[in-house]
Amino acid sequence: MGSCKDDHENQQDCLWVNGPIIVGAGPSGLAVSACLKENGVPSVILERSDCISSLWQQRTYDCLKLHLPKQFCELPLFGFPENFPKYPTKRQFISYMESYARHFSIEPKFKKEVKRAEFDHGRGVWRVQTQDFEYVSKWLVVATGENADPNIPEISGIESFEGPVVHTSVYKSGAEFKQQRVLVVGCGNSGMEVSLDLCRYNASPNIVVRSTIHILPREMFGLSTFGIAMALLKWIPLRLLDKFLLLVANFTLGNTDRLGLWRPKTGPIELKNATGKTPVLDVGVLSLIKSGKVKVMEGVKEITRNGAKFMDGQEREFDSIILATGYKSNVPSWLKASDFFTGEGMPKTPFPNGWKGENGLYTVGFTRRGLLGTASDAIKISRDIGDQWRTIKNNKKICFSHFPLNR
Ligand SMILES: Cc1cc2nc3c(=O)[nH]c(=O)nc-3n(C[C@H](O)[C@H](O)[C@H](O)COP(=O)(O)OP(=O)(O)OC[C@H]3O[C@@H](n4cnc5c(N)ncnc54)[C@H](O)[C@@H]3O)c2cc1C
Ligand SMILES: NC(=O)C1=CN([C@@H]2O[C@H](COP(=O)(O)OP(=O)(O)OC[C@H]3O[C@@H](n4cnc5c(N)ncnc54)[C@H](OP(=O)(O)O)[C@@H]3O)[C@@H](O)[C@H]2O)C=CC1
Ligand SMILES: O=C(O)C(=O)Cc1c[nH]c2ccccc12
Repeated sequence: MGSCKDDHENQQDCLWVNGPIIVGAGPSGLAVSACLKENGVPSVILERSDCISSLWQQRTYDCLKLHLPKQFCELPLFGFPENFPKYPTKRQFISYMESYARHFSIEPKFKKEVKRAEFDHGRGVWRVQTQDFEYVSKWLVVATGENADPNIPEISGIESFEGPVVHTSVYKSGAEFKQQRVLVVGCGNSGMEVSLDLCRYNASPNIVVRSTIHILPREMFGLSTFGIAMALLKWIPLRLLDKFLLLVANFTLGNTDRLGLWRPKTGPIELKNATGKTPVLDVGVLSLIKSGKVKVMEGVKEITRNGAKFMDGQEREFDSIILATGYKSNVPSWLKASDFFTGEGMPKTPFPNGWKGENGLYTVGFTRRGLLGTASDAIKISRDIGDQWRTIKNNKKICFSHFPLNR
């Protein structure tokens, strides 16, 4: 990394990066960095937190396990240890990420939050600003994730609630909610798994299900539902696959409509592909819903001082509220003057072409296809940049250590 400081006073220190700047040291940032290295391309990762894989280390609950089998959650070039179980725990996944970074000698720059990034058309470079430096490179890889920030919806009256209100990104375990009456808002995988965890601590969760939801068993016939879906998709059309999955789900789980969990009209995998909405993969909550230990409530109308009023007219008291309302991308807050992303911070170009923008802009981990999507993006990006890197090196057009950058 060379310095490109000029002689203007009061200007942020500016560093020329040899290779791409990667924003985010989660699985996506690490995977791109590793694949680039394999292609002979160095890179710099800027990470806002103080560790790799901060979502997993700092913003997930203790009982979390991968809900897809490990072979679908591996990053390129370096797999899980063989002794890991089929569904690794959060601790195991983190230790895998740490080994991955060690294996490829990846050393992100921690506590570097990217506040702004913009393409400088005049010089043909990306200018990327953190709190203390400006980093400059020909390439910018966005790896800040689909889950960068919690989604905190406005719910009428919530400010008047006197008990704790926490998002699932700060929920660690039901131990903090023993014996409590808890309102869980949101019924994705987080809301369902947190409700299950709360029951382990004799808490009484009420889960708010405001719209439709697909629940599938995590496994069918002893094989992972996801694995079966991936295999069958090679042979049968998507809609037929969904019909099959729903047939088996109805047979093994029963009719979930009767529990207040209404299924969408569109099938689970078609819906996932079209909108990114992940089906809930049941790891035990459904039997607690059936037994009444977890209560399903229609949408919340209003939160009160000590509870909630629901759309169906019921009113209940609660000790705590957990917002399992999902996450959002933060790209629009820092990536400027680029029309590659939607207002929600997702690439406008649909899968499988959303990994590459213009002027050396790349995105990894924004396909709504979990870690499998990350792995495929990382390979494509590293090949693409690797080709450019070799051409530049061969032509020796740029002297990397003395790039003039006066503003
Ligand atoms: C509870 C939970 C469970 C999941 N389980 C699975 C699963 O089993 N299988 C699966 O395939 N997927 C799963 N996912 C999806 C998840 O998105 C991926 O597992 C994975 O974490 C995505 O990696 P990523 O690197 O793209 O994003 P992240 O892991 O979110 O990493 C992004 C990194 O960017 C950093 N960052 C953000 N903004 C900035 C900024 N402005 N400047 C600098 N750094 C920044 C963040 O601090 C973070 O470290 C799960 C998600 C959640 C929330
Ligand atoms: N074991 C694992 O591997 C796990 C994986 N994950 C993954 O992490 C990602 C994030 O999951 P998750 O955190 O569950 O987020 P999701 O986005 O999947 O779910 C958010 C939920 O909150 C609901 N919601 C949002 N706003 C409101 C509101 N104002 N009032 C009521 N409900 C609301 C949504 O309802 P609606 O659908 O109507 O918008 C939805 O049910 C997913 O990809 C998921 O698969 C999560 C947990 C565990
Ligand atoms: O865990 C997630 O959020 C994922 O995105 C993994 C995933 C990708 N495709 C799916 C289809 C069904 C269930 C989970 C996934």
